[in-house]
Amino acid sequence: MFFAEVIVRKSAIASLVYFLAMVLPERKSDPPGVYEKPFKEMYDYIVVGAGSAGSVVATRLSEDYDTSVLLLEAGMSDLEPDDVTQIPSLWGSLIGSEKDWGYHSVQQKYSHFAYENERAYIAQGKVLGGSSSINAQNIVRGSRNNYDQWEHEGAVSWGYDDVLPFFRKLENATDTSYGDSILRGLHGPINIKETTGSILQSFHQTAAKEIGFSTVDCNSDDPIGFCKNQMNVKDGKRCSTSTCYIRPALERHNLQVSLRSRVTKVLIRSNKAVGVEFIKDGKRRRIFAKHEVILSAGFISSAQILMLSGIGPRKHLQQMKIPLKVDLPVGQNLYDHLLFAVQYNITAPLNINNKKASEPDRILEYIFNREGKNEVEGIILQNVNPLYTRGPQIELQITNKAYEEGLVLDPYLAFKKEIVKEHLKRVDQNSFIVKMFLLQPRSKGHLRLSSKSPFSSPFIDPRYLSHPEDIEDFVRGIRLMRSLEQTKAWKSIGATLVRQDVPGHCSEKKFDSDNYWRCIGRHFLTTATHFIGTCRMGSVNDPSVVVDSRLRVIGIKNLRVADASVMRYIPSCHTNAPVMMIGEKAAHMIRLDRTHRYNI
Ligand SMILES: Cc1cc2nc3c(=O)[nH]c(=O)nc-3n(C[C@H](O)[C@H](O)[C@H](O)COP(=O)(O)OP(=O)(O)OC[C@H]3O[C@@H](n4cnc5c(N)ncnc54)[C@H](O)[C@@H]3O)c2cc1C
Repeated sequence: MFFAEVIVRKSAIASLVYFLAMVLPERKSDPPGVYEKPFKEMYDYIVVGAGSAGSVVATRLSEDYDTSVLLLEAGMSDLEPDDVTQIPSLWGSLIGSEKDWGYHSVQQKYSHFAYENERAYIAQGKVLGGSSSINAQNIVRGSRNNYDQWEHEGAVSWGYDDVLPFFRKLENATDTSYGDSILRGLHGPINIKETTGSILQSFHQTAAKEIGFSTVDCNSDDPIGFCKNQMNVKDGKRCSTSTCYIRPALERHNLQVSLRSRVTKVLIRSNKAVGVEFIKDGKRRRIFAKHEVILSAGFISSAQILMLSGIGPRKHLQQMKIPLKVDLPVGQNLYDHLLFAVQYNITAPLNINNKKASEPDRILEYIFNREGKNEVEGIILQNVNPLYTRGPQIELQITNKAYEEGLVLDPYLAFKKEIVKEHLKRVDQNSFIVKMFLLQPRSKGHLRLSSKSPFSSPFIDPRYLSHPEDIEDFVRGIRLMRSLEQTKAWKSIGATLVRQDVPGHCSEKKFDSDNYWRCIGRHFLTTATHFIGTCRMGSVNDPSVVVDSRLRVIGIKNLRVADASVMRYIPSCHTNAPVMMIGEKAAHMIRLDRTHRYNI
């Protein structure tokens, strides 16, 4: 992206911060040629996709100096042609950029009525670090029950006590108030920073206390309560799996990272994975794996690559005229969190908006101290529905930022144009966004190939709100959020909900009735881009499963999947930390299996 384009795409603040960041001497770039080493014919391991999980797997496997690892990534470096990925608050400007695959769901039947073409925009990182290089950097692990449920249903050794050591291994939580907790890690590559806290944030905290919530560590095993946002940020910059795992390992002689290398299928002989086929610089290549191929291409591509390789539902592959190798339910069990973003106007000028953030002292504060408004502040408040105890059910992320044109949520929240126009009229300069996440959706979707070509986007159908209980969760979430309006803290700043209904979109309903909110939910809820489940793990006797508990594809030797797609259910949290945990645990299992300490 060239500078002029950046100016057009981003808000005034973003452009200014970008410009100043670019002229600072400490700007990082990769050593020339580091991604262009000549290929060998064979490596011990080939990892497909350098995202949240794949970068972790490749980094850990290459810690064994006698093990050769090839990491193939379809996207570019996160530092090229600019390093906007490094500035935490500019994540929104990466959505829709060349570092985003930019998928869409199919038209939704039960939701998205306020969105263009009634479909969800699905951002996914196409860059070193994958979605960890473009995401919003919130770090939340989920609760004990989330993982205990995986184990209870047959995912052996994925209970909370089994996954905890890997959560601890990946993080360094010294920049938080919880460094002395036995649940937290202090020596891992991912630096976790607790946001510093603004005056507005302190009003949110007081309001949360008034409605009966206590401060907790949102990354503990029982995270009901509220906390300051924790983010994967180091020295004011994004700490992705690219910057904090792969880049420090790039000089290893036994690790080769190849960018712009798009894997099209796994090479399988006699039901054994022997290598991969991929396209780089317009040339089709084949490279072989002595031990294993590990697919970490994310919930869309890992499923797509498996199906293109003949591993998938029999009927679907027959329709696609792809010769079947193993009949497995690839692409099923797709789950995602739903997100509702709403605005509160306030009477006091306590929030950040574009104008305030453009003030020179604030920009210099970030440039020189790597602190301040360029980290996303806010608190996270998590609640549970007592009827349903898989884990926290509602998350309110209460920020200090106003929704304005050019702010982070476009095109993520691609409402129909007339709706955006109307909403912008209602929003004051002094305002803040609340994001509500529905953390335990029951609606289940699926993903299917649209053609035999590896370059065609699959059909992605999350079937949002197809389960009737999900919309009731939303109404419960609204009641929780609106109870904050009754607190002294929010009253003292005049927090007033900005209504979203417009003619044709719920304005005919009686305001604040349950039916009004059900309507608003079906029109305005959208993806939180926390997709999981298309290559589900579990017991080999479970017909919904694609990989076993050691992440091995059932019926094919030497092939594993390690990324968001293997999760059984979606945990009650943002998914980046759980995916990195999966990367850590996968690498651990692969290394152990190789030394035959397990009976496999
Ligand atoms: C916009 C956005 C905001 C988010 N915000 C947060 C947040 O604040 N906190 C949080 O916890 N989670 C967040 N998430 C979710 C989280 O980032 C993801 O769940 C997680 O990164 C998924 O990891 P993964 O390894 O499964 O896939 P990815 O990280 O997406 O990695 C897949 C990699 O494979 C590559 N690839 C794909 N196909 C091929 C191919 N054919 N050949 C070679 N390479 C290929 C991709 O380019 C990519 O680099 C967000 C996600 C998005 C998109």
